[in-house]
Formats: sequence, C-alpha cells, structure tokens
Amino acid sequence: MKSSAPAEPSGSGPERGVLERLGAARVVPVVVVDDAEQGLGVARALDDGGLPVAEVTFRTSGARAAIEAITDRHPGMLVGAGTVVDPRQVEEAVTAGAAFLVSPGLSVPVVRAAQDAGVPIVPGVATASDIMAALDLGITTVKLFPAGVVGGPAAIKALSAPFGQVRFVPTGGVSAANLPEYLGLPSVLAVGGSWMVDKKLVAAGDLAAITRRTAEAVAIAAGARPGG
Ligand SMILES: O=C(O)C(=O)C[C@H](O)[C@H](O)COP(=O)(O)O
Repeated sequence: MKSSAPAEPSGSGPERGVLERLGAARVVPVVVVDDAEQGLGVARALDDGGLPVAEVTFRTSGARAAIEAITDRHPGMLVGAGTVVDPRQVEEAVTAGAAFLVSPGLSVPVVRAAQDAGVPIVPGVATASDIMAALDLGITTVKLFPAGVVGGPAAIKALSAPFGQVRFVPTGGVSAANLPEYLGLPSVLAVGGSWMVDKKLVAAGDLAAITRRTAEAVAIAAGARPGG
C-alpha cells in the first residue's frame, strides 16, 4: 500500500495513530510463526487474552502469509512486522498489510523505505549514538534492543536524560516479572516481548497457555503506571 502523502517522521501526522495504539496496548507480543495457520491461532489466542496486537517477525518464510491471513481475518487487530532488516522486506511487509515495522537495529535504507511507504517504523537502538542517528531521520520512537543486556530500566533512565523527546519500546529480556519496572518509566511507550508467545507453546499449539500469559500481561500492564 503506497501512500501519496509525503513521508512523515514517526510520532507525527497519520502515523501517529498507530504508535499511539501501541502505546495504549503497552505490550507488543513478538510472534514467530511458521505459516498462516499458526499465525491465525496465535492471533486468536492474543485477542482472547485481551491484546489485539502482534509483531510477526520476518524470521520465517511464512511470516508474510501469516500477516496477510491475520489482517484479513482479524481486521481490528494491530499487526506489524518485526525483524525487518532489509528494504525489500519493508515492501513485502507493507504489501502483506503490516501497519507498523520493527527492526532490531537502525538501518538508514530500511527507515527511508518505511518512511517512503508511509508506515511507521520503530528501529532498534542500543546506544546514545544510535538514538542520535534515529533523530537525524526524524524518528523519536525507538526500540531499545536487547533491553535486558544493554542495561534494562537503568539504561532507559540514563538515556532519557539527554533525550527527553524519545519514547522507548524496550525489547529483549522483558517478562511478566520485570514488566512493571519498564512500564513504570514515563519514557516507555510500550514493551515488546516473546514471553507470552513462547515458541514451545506455539509449536505445541497450546493456545490456551498463550491466552493465559497474555491476560496476565494485560493485567500487569493495567496496574503499572508511569512513575509508579
Ligand atoms: O528482531 C526483531 O526485530 C525483534 O523484534 C527481536 C525481538 O524483539 C526479540 O528477540 C524479543 O526478545 P525476547 O522477548 O527476549 O524473546
């Protein structure tokens, strides 16, 4: 889906709606599925758990079909593509129906391709220099990755001092146990994580367990208040 409107930096204009929806959800499940059928099962389980959001990673050949199937059958769900590391994947993901893109790092060609397509992208950052590169591209919402390894909540607090305008989506090592600590930080828009959609649960088709973990995450997020 090509937009004729000029590219907007993330956090403003028509893209704002999607990022605000991620902020309202507060938790972005990172999903790895092999095909459309698995994707549909996981999407239903997430929706049943009260979280109609999925970041389907481009780590499997079935990711594109899964995004297409979920957006077709669950039109109310906010579906994005993760692990977007190549500008060609931007086109593939957007054509499949992805409403947002997530990348583990910051690639100028990937960000530009997303901006040209008019789809918000949340690139990964791990350092102050990465954040400055993101700001140069007009991006103010970034994913801190791998959050647990690069310092967790303490790193976000430290980076928020010089970069007060930046909103973080920490991902990597987030779990039900540390969720309140991340979501309690005012600069955290949402967190990303795979713990609700553990690949063993997906492989076993244990959708009930995915729904349980999702509902638990939703309940924790509802109780976590910035600054609390
Ligand atoms: O490649 C990307 O774009 C990603 O989104 C990476 C994932 O977010 C993390 O691998 C999730 O980390 P865990 O929750 O610790 O499993």
